[in-house]
Amino acid sequence: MANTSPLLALASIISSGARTLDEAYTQRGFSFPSLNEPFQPGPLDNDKDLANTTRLIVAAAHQIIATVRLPLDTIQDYAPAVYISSSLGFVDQTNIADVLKDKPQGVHINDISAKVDVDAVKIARILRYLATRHVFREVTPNVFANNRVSSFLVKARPFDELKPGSLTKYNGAPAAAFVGHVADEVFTSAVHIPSHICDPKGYESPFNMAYKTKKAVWEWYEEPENEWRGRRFTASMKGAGDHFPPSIFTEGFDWKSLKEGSVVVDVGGSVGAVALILAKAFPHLKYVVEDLEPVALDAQKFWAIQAPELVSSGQVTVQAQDFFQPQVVKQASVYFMRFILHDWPDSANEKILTHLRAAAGPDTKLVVFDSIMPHACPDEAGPPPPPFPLLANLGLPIGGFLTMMDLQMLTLMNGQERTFTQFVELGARTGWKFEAVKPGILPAFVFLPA
Ligand SMILES: C[S@@+](CC[C@H](N)C(=O)[O-])C[C@H]1O[C@@H](n2cnc3c(N)ncnc32)[C@H](O)[C@@H]1O
Repeated sequence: MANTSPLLALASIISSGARTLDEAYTQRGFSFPSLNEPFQPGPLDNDKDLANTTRLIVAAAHQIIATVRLPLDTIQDYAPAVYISSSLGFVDQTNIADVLKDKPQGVHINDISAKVDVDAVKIARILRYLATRHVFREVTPNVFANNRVSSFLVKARPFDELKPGSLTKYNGAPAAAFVGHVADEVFTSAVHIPSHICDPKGYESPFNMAYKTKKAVWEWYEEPENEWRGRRFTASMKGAGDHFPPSIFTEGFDWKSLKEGSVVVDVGGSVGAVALILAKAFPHLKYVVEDLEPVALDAQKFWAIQAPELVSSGQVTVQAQDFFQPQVVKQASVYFMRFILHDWPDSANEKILTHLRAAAGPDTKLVVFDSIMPHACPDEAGPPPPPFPLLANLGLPIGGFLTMMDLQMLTLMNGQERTFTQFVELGARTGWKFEAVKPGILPAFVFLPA
């Protein structure tokens, strides 16, 4: 391999991967989906092997651009990436993807302007910036349509209900909710990352610095004027959850081994999306979904729609519980958490885990679903190396996502994605002994009382 040209090796990953995708679709009698058409669910969307091929192509394509392009051009592309967030934020705020919904022939900027009440020429400039980056399509001059990517910005509510500050605007539209969240409070806060690291001036996170508040982002969401942002965050978390196959949760721990009626607590569970998966797969267990009070109210509504029978039968309970206070459900069989520890710095996690440890019985297990941060270089403890010359963390599709999440955690809460060793050490400091980890796209750590 050492004698192979990295450029040719990258080109080969892309061309052989593209052939694999094309053949797989052709064999099924389909064409590979067009970027120009709005997204439609396809028969191979969830094919694991093809997902792996896609990741390799994306990693190689990103690396080949950095390899062949003049370095100055790469820097000049990256530094103004802020315009991606701000353009997406504008589109989200004005609901332009919703205006373009079901209009494959496209809509002229004057007609978009009449509908969303902002300057037509500025709409064109933003949409052209995005269309040049494959979000939206400029069909004819100044006429824009949704494409495969911008379809994900379309919300689920009728256009007339998408008013600013609406509490339901993002219901059922997790990708739009994520865009709105990132382009708003995350974007405003991320500007302060350098100051936070170099001179935090007593603020806990870039978010605290940006909004000049000592409140955690969750408490800030509880303020009446931010309630809609809190709802938006909850909608985006629901999407983050849907992204993962249920087997991660059903197979991450041996739930079948628990006795009939054993209590499983979803700590900081938001609406309880993971508990719902488990409750359907393991009806012999009882579930408690816990979160802060306003979120617990949302969770009650979620269960009333999704599975009212599980609540009325007592199999599922939804309750308010602050995880920085003593845990009210004592000696549960399992306390589990998804995407909680990465939200917080070590000092806060030590408090959360210590409260759970105090509530635990001798046979209680702690199950933590959280990502493991891989290094960008080869690492003996890491996963098997990808094909030469890809980065050990696979660059954009895996390392790119995890490092983005890491900075997202830093920005909002001074949280962090952790390495395997950091998880084990965190457990050890709070009375939890590491037992096992099930690797995968979202690893499951199992701990026992030490
Ligand atoms: C990143 S979300 C994860 C939600 C859920 N576990 C999931 O994976 O869908 C973090 C959750 O922690 C909750 N949270 C934040 N502070 C909390 C606290 N002090 N006590 C309980 N829950 C809290 C938030 O309301 C939010 O629902």
